[in-house]
Amino acid sequence: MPDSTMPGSGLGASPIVDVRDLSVHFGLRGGTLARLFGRDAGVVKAVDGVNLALAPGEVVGLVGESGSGKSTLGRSLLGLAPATEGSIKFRGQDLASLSRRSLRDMRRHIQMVFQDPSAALNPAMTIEEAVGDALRVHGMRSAAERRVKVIDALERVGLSPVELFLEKYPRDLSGGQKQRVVIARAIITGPSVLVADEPISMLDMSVRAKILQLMLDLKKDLGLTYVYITHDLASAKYFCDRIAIMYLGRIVEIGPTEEIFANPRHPYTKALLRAIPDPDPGRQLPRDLPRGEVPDAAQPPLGCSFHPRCSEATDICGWESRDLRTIVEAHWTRRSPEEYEAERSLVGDLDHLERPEKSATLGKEGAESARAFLDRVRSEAPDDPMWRGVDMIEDEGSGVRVRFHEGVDPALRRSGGVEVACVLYPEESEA
Ligand SMILES: Nc1ncnc2c1ncn2[C@@H]1O[C@H](COP(=O)(O)OP(=O)(O)OP(=O)(O)O)[C@@H](O)[C@H]1O
Repeated sequence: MPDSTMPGSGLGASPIVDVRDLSVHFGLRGGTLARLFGRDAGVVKAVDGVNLALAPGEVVGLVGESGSGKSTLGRSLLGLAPATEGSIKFRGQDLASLSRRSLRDMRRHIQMVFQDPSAALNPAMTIEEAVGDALRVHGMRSAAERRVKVIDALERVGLSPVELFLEKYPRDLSGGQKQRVVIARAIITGPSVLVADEPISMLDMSVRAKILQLMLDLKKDLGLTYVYITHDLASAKYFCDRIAIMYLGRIVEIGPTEEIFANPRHPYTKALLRAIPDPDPGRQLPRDLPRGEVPDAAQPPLGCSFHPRCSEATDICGWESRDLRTIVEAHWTRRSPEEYEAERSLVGDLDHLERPEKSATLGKEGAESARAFLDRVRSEAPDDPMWRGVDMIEDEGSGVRVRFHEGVDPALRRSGGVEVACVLYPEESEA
């Protein structure tokens, strides 16, 4: 295992949080829909073999599109999403070894700030009650003692004069003020780690930078360590010391923020960077996220999970039957209804390609017509990286069998100042 995810962290001997080979899987119930689509009840590998060590005082960003596993990883640090495999240690202590009660005590030290402050606050509680509640849960009985701490926390998050806020309800506050209350509630137990899950994404543009600045000030004053979860690389650039790019449950690139921005390696990182809106409207840069959608996490692609969307994919990235289906279906969207019907009768339906296989059969009117069909598909999209993955096309039965090159599922490995999981970056020698 690489000495994971440390580059640029300045990590000394003891990380404050140490995640090792962590997987968090969710079982899918085989409901009516799953049966209708012929799907087995499987598992979603929301987090799949992640290593992440946090140095005290650093800010690590978890960045990726929806469904990449950021929130599940963040929640697992608080014991809210139990590990299927691997371990999470807080100051050397394995969360899995803690009793329920000790886990609750431990949550004083690792707190979470959520995306939607309105949903995070109980509308029936005053601000004083909401912020002080965490102390009550952790055994502080005296209301007077709690009040002193609440006042201090509200002052720290900039809600002053405090007297104006204590008796108010969440509905009386703006979005930014509510998020300050949520942050006050998170810091009141004296935590050392805050997991902030999209803490600014639901706020007005005008207050976003202020909330991030507040969090940076609190980090300095209180010696906090942050995990910052976001799909927004621009805010991560401003806020984070290190960035981990996640895709389908894995970290595909991690390193110091500066290095990730100056010299992105993984094609997914490059695509995310290209998608950052440019403040200069005169500059015409491509803004699209990678082609296609994030695949179903319950049936991830073979090889590198990103390969179906990757413009730089090579022959060994894990091409398979579903990729052939995608390219054929894209071809059919460009045909007239008559052409589509004619081709469809040549190759039959494609449902059998939905099962991930390293080879795929196609055609029902003979090998010659199947090859001619594939030639037409190819001539329309000759640069599609999938063709690099085709090893050979053999005659078989009433059509052909397309065989793909053996694929590789790349592990994270060191490349310059970062770690990256991509076959384009082979292992560096230790020299
Ligand atoms: N409790 C659960 N039961 C089943 N599947 C889950 C559960 N929680 C998350 N998942 C699945 O795990 C995968 C990762 O989800 P997660 O919310 O961690 O991703 P994310 O990157 O935080 O996405 P978002 O930005 O949309 O919150 C998704 O496919 C999601 O559907």
